Amino acid sequence: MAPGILAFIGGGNMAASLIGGLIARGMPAGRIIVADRVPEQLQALRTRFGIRTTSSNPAAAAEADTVLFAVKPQDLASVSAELRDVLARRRPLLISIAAGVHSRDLQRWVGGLPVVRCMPNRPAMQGCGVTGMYATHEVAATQRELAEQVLGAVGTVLWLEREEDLDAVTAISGSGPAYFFLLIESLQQAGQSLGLPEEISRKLAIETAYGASMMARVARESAATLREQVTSKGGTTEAALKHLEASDFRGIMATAVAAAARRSAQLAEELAG
Ligand SMILES: NC(=O)C1=CN([C@@H]2O[C@H](COP(=O)(O)OP(=O)(O)OC[C@H]3O[C@@H](n4cnc5c(N)ncnc54)[C@H](OP(=O)(O)O)[C@@H]3O)[C@@H](O)[C@H]2O)C=CC1
Ligand SMILES: O=C(O)[C@@H]1CCC=N1
Repeated sequence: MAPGILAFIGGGNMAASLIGGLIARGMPAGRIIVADRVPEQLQALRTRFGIRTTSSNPAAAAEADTVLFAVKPQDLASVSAELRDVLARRRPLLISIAAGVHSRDLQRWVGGLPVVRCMPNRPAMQGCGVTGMYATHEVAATQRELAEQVLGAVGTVLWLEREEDLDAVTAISGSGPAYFFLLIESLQQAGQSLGLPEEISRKLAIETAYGASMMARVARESAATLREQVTSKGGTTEAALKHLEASDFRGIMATAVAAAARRSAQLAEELAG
């Protein structure tokens, strides 16, 4: 992989997931530098990954070939303003993972540099993330490749033609791990309510989620067919699915995902400034 020096601005949850995935896949720790305003956060990253850290955003950007913005959407404008001069001199590739910040706003804040806006997700930590990516017109082919190398090292990369599709990507796969975690939590609790010991119920829920996901990933059949194959006529699965359908499980999911997509679009409006 050849992204040169990769600087993370913001060293929180998502930065840690990407760094963990990159290092596990062979990126030398010495090529990663993280800037964050929380000293304990930096200490934890140093201890965990052996990477370099700094409390100065400009110092990290000054030596970077690729700068990856991993602060909260609400912090991106001020961080960009702080880095504007150093970025103008250094002209690195900029990658933003901030939900709901439009590339045209980020470009305005940083002074028109090429930006790849993307939406990864936390399973990047295990190398099985998925990232929707959008490149602004100014991004050169070599820079697209560079961005793809960084995010591709931690999972599947899907390029989007239309930036507005990132709202839906955020709602499906950016936030998506949380939906699955809720399902795992709910299954575990249901098992405990039926009298299973906590640890047994937890393992059953997790391994079932893992197995189902693995199957869906490799099977030729659709998820609907796989579901039908588990559902014996007059059997136990049918009894459960009847309840889920009667409670409009699909409608609930559609409404929830639409709310996330709406929030992504709303953030862009709020932060356009
Ligand atoms: N979490 C997820 O699953 C995903 C998150 N994202 C996106 O990734 C970005 C980061 O999210 P996440 O990792 O969850 O957030 P976190 O709050 O965990 O991490 C952000 C870090 O940046 C620090 N920070 C804030 N302002 C500055 C600053 N001016 N200079 C240096 N560091 C600063 C924060 O410090 P402090 O705590 O003091 O604010 C915090 O340590 C967001 O934009 C989010 O939309 C995208 C995909 C998935
Ligand atoms: O909840 C959020 O806003 C971020 C973006 C996707 C996942 N976490």
